[in-house]
Amino acid sequence: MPTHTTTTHLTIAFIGGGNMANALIGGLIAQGQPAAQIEVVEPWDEARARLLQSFGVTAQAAPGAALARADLVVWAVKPQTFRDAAHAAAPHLPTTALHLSVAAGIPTASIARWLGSDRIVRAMPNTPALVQRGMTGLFACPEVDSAGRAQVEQVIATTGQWLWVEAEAQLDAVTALSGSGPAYVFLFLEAMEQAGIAMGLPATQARQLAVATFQGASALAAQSHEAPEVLRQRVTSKGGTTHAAISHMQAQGVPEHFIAAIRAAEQRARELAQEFGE
Ligand SMILES: NC(=O)C1=CN([C@@H]2O[C@H](COP(=O)(O)OP(=O)(O)OC[C@H]3O[C@@H](n4cnc5c(N)ncnc54)[C@H](OP(=O)(O)O)[C@@H]3O)[C@@H](O)[C@H]2O)C=CC1
Ligand SMILES: O=C(O)[C@@H]1CCC=N1
Repeated sequence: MPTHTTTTHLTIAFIGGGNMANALIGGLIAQGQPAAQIEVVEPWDEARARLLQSFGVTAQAAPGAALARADLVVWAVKPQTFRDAAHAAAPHLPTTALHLSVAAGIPTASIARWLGSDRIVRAMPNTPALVQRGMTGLFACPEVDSAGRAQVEQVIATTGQWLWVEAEAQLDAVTALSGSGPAYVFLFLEAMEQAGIAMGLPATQARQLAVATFQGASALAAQSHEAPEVLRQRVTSKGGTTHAAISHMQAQGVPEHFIAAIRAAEQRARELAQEFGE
């Protein structure tokens, strides 16, 4: 899968100019998308100021006539505010626009009902998109043709890798694995740093050791043909230090708890659909 490509400068409207919109806009600008061909609706003054300062993008506080030229509309609002945002923006959007939602949980059926359009792709990106190392899961409604999929890929490619899932329900699994996943990694990094400090290392060294270990192990797993289980066994010398740590984790049920935690995220994605998809 390629990790970047050349954009053909669609006019892209973002509804919501928060964290995820900033990650996508940053990637687009870095790949040559003109700021003048990005429209943003963002009610929060400070967020609009950040977009102008970071990317030279002038955002509007409310939907208006500028949205009429959008080829692609990226929905980057919270699931809780999606329906209200859709009702406010829909009258200003061209009926021909392709819609790309990054909202967790909210199904295409709800979005289609709110917008009166079936040309919808759902994406579940993650925050490493900010450094062009993102991972995104994509699902397209049957009404989206190959040209529409290619337009979405042009945008998502500016943030890193992507894959398409066959069934919309699988996006909840993507959300739980890679959408929320960076937070799991950061939690592990926090714990490793704390352990390093407790064992007498300076905080900066503890963090460097932890972050470099995640980077190196991830790179090894990405390049290796072996399963993570085999790579783990190669680190685990008989009667050695790794065995002591892994045995402790297994005795405490860490793998089972970790899997249960990810399933809780998947369940929350389903709940978001029920709570905010009506
Ligand atoms: N953060 C992440 O790691 C990921 C997030 N997502 C999804 O991305 C979406 C956005 O998340 P995130 O960027 O973190 O959230 P943010 O809160 O950072 O951004 C959402 C922005 O939308 C603004 N907003 C609220 N109402 C409207 C409206 N009616 N019209 C336009 N803008 C509005 C909010 O303003 P205000 O604060 O004033 O309400 C806020 O600035 C969510 O649906 C989330 O599920 C997906 C993958 C990863
Ligand atoms: O926590 C959330 O709901 C969003 C979706 C995935 C990452 N952040």
